[in-house]
Amino acid sequence: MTPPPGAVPPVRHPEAPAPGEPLGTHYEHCFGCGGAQPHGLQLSARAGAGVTITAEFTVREAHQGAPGLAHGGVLATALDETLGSLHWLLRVIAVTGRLQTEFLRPVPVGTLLYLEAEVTAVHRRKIYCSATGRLGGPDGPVAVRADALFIEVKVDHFIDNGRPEEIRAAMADPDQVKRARAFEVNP
Ligand SMILES: CCCCCCCC/C=C\CCCCCCCC(=O)SCCNC(=O)CCNC(=O)[C@H](O)C(C)(C)COP(=O)(O)OP(=O)(O)OC[C@H]1O[C@@H](n2cnc3c(N)ncnc32)[C@H](O)[C@@H]1OP(=O)(O)O
Repeated sequence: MTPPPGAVPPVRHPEAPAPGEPLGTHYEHCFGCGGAQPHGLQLSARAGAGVTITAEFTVREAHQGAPGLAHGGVLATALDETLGSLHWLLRVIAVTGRLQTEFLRPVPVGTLLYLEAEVTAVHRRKIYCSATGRLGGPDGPVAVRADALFIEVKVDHFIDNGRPEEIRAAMADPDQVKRARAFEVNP
């Protein structure tokens, strides 16, 4: 998880969403951020300054592991999704290669988890980043944190590997195609 020698600081893309701007979903059926997943996290992220993101996710009953507490895997999903959203600011498509999580405090159902993430370094296709999740809001105690390594991919990664039904549907949706291709035609 430590960037190798030769890693460079991340560069915010000139056409990245402005600080404070909501990012919207990258795919309606995404378990992390999609609106079409009733039990999904429906996490909403906003661009921050530099190559940073903030996001919010409210823990619901469907997200329990122990009675009244969020499942650790769901919290890891919230961290993964927030870290994944950072790539809007670099305007590259990237997938998680490694995700190292720390669970510092239990997170009760009903909690708003306030997440912050930043890209720390880039080395060729490797993007190093970290995130924290706080209870209740930006001043709350840190409950979860993660360090991650994302790997840049082209849109063909999804076309070649996704189940054909969903890929066909995504390719038939002009908004989805626009969202995906924008990353490649405006490097
Ligand atoms: C029109 C159609 C519609 C499409 C619409 C799509 C829109 C989508 C938009 C946005 C989507 C974002 C979704 C976010 C969701 C949240 C994030 C997730 O949960 S993502 C899911 C979980 N992750 C995976 O499923 C990855 C599975 N793994 C792989 O597919 C491969 O292993 C992959 C692509 C990660 C790497 O494979 P290689 O063959 O391309 O590349 P190699 O050559 O192996 O690696 C490149 C460099 O990275 C290092 N590397 C790769 N994997 C590593 C790892 N796990 N740990 C450490 N280093 C790793 C290698 O050592 C190499 O480094 P050196 O350049 O030589 O220094």
